[in-house]
Amino acid sequence: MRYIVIGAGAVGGTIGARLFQGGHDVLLIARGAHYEALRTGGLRLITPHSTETLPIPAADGPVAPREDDVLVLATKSQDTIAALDPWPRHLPVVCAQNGVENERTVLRRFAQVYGMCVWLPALHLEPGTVAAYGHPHSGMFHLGRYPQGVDDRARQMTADLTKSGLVTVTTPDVMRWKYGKLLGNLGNAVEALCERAPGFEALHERARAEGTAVLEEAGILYSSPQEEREARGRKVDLLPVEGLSRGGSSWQSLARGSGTIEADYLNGEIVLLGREYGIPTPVNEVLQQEAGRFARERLPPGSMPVERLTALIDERSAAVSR
Ligand SMILES: NC(=O)C1=CN([C@@H]2O[C@H](COP(=O)(O)OP(=O)(O)OC[C@H]3O[C@@H](n4cnc5c(N)ncnc54)[C@H](OP(=O)(O)O)[C@@H]3O)[C@@H](O)[C@H]2O)C=CC1
Ligand SMILES: CC(C)(CO)C(=O)C(=O)O
Repeated sequence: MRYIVIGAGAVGGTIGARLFQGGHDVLLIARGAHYEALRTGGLRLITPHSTETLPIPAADGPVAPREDDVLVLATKSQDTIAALDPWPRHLPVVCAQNGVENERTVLRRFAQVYGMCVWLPALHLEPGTVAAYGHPHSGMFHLGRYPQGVDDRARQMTADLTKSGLVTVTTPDVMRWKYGKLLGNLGNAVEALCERAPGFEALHERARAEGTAVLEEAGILYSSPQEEREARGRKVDLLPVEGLSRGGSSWQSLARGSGTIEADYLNGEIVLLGREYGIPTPVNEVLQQEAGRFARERLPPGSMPVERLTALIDERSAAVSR
């Protein structure tokens, strides 16, 4: 199998690097300064144990397809359609992204779609470099066919990833894992806005409780935090890398001044479902709105006092209950 990783940032870069180190054919798709850095100097992968520069082939757009190609999509959710648009539609696509909307969006265009629930703490702040903080393995994945099931290709990818140091489990209900992870990722916006200041956990809990109520009302199955922790076990602990700052994927979007953020697909998913099922979602509405504003105005991550965010959420919640 040749793995074509579209969006070779924190997650895509780490997956591509690990598969390449595991002896697999990999092609990284990137753009701008990151592509130039990959083309001229290879990908620098920093882990708690080593820093290596890997000569992984890179391109800035579609290449002649091979029969054994698989597209691994690792862009943020808001970039899914544009990133896949130029690729031949007979190729299988694996969505290695947070959120629950990508698989459905891709299935509209590509017939063979796989979901991958990605637990992989990684960082991409400068062109040509990614850092992965997982220890002893970089990441833990659940992988299955979308909307459900398992097939030979899923089993083959699971074996390739696992042998490459990314512990992967094949699952017939991948979306259940992705909905469970979504509840965890409702804290991404809080972290992006306030960093992990005291008060972070309380706001994350409020966003999660609201998300849980919405999923329950919608009758959507989700994995529990305990299940997620047990699946991960001691396979992926977090080890800081000296000299590197650390923040989740949404924090990094603000740190890089990308101008967009994934909150519309994380907190926004709960808001959307809340509207569909008649459940108020003031906490996630404010998080979606403020994270979007920070991205558009290119404000630095962590620059909103947690008290200010809490006050905005309290005001919106009070207005809803009046
Ligand atoms: N970072 C993390 O620790 C984790 C992230 N995730 C999830 O994984 C997914 C990817 O996140 P992450 O790796 O952090 O994101 P990154 O922003 O680090 O990487 C995404 C990359 O995709 C590139 N890209 C976007 N559109 C295109 C395009 N049309 N063609 C080529 N390249 C493109 C971006 O380029 P550019 O910079 O120019 O926009 C960027 O380099 C998200 O869904 C995220 O929520 C899941 C677990 C952990
Ligand atoms: C919490 C984490 C790092 C887990 O993979 C993540 O999903 C993110 O940064 O978006």
